[in-house]
Amino acid sequence: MLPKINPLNTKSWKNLQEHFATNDFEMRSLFNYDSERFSKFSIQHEDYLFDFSKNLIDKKTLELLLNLAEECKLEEAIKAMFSGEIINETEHRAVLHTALRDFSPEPILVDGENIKPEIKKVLDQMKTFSEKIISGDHKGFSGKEITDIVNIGIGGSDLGPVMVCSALKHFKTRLNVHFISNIDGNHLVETVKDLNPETTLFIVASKTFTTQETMTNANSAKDWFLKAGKENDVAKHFVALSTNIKAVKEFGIAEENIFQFWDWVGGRYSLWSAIGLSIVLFVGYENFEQLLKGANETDIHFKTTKFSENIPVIMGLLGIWYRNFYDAGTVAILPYSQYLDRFAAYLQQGDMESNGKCVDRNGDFVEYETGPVIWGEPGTNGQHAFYQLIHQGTELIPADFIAYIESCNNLGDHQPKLLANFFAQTEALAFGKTEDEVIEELKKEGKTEEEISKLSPYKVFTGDSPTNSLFFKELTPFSLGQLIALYEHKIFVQGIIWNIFSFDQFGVELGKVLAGKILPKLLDNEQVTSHDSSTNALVNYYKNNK
Ligand SMILES: O=P(O)(O)OC[C@H]1O[C@](O)(CO)[C@@H](O)[C@@H]1O
Repeated sequence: MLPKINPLNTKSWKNLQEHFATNDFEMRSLFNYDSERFSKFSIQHEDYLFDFSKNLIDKKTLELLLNLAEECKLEEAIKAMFSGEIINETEHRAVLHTALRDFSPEPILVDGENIKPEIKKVLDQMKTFSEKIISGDHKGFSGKEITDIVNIGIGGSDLGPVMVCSALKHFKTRLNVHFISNIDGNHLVETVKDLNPETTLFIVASKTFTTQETMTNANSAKDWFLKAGKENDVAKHFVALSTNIKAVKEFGIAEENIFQFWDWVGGRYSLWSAIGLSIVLFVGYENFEQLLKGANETDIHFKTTKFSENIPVIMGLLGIWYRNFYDAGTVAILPYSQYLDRFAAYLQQGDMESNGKCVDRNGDFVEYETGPVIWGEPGTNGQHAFYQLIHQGTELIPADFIAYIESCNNLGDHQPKLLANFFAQTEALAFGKTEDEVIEELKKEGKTEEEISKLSPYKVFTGDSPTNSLFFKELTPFSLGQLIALYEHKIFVQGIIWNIFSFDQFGVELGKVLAGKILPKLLDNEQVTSHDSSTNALVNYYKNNK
């Protein structure tokens, strides 16, 4: 059982409110006041640096936030998660994605059974299968080697593999990987357009094996395949990843082609499970194991390090500071690596499906803000799109910057130029440009007094936009595993403090149910009158004009 503490009733929350009301933090004065600020507010861990000095906090803020974590019994909650307690109470499940990457001999029990042997069995199955496909030993129905993998899944059965495969392109095997998620038929058509059914392997990835998008796409992919192959060739070209073995068999996929996982793996935390099969095929089993080991390194850090030096704990607490005291509604994720082009999209599900909740663990409506909107794009593209608003808009937008010292590809001076932008942006966001500096600059440009007074207000940057920097040595499967797990645990920390259940997702159900009710009405010629006037009109507009 998780603690059920309303954070508003803690002493630390009240202290933080008072601390917020009596301090007006400015980045310039924080840094001027303390020349040691960087060393006090940064952590060098393993091969990476976490710099959180460019935040609107002082020593006292951190102390109060750490007290809040203690008062909300974060330590007990971490223990409960790692030990397999039923912390997903609304679905009555343990939360053990961390067990999938734990290679230690210690048993982990669910309902009194050690789950480690089962995990190992599926990993071995993934290894053997991927080796057969990559080596070309496994042949398609016409005797040709498989060249292309198509993962059919959505949400957690898509976003994690998509993000990791994009991030680890540099480590690619000879296989190409594609993803179909959207029920919009254009996604499937455009994906299979240039593929050959003789050399294509489909992975149907669905925890429940009932998701409308995935089932529809899987059936259409099978139809596409059957234009070339026969029903008994399907076994060579379709495999499934699921917890619902019965439904997979009913779909027509043979038992030996099923890669199992378990209901203690949440969809958005499932890339470490059989859902990672497309990753294994794309980068090879050894690299997948490195990804798991990197995540496990973060797990050990998270569960054994005191909170004042614990990176995901500090990331989570800083998020609370901005969300609940500065009222910041969004968080930008800004990776300075093109390989992380899908990282923000992946975290949108990870964070927003986990912490987008308004009822607390006691069943009461929360009286404080919970999960923020997560968004972002890789730098430097974002700089030429939306950074204007972060620099000079009216919202405070905390941002995480992620970068790598080494590039996977040494191309001229691209990497120093990329990193110069990474350094410059956090500096500009923090310290801005004062009116005096602007006037000085305009004088140097030879502007008249009149021009200066007209222009200067527009050229001032207030600064004081908070950022974290995560600076890794290089992008490898191991460091990517470390990074993803940092965010998973940050999300966990925030869910505990907000006293919400982070591992269910009832909010996505209503739309699904209503779509199920509307669908049959789209297939006849009757005018629809049973909904509200807007929905009736939209449906009828479609029916009258199709
Ligand atoms: O893997 P499944 O069962 O097809 O579900 C896909 C996704 O749908 C959701 O249940 C809701 O969108 C996600 O949590 C999940 O990742």
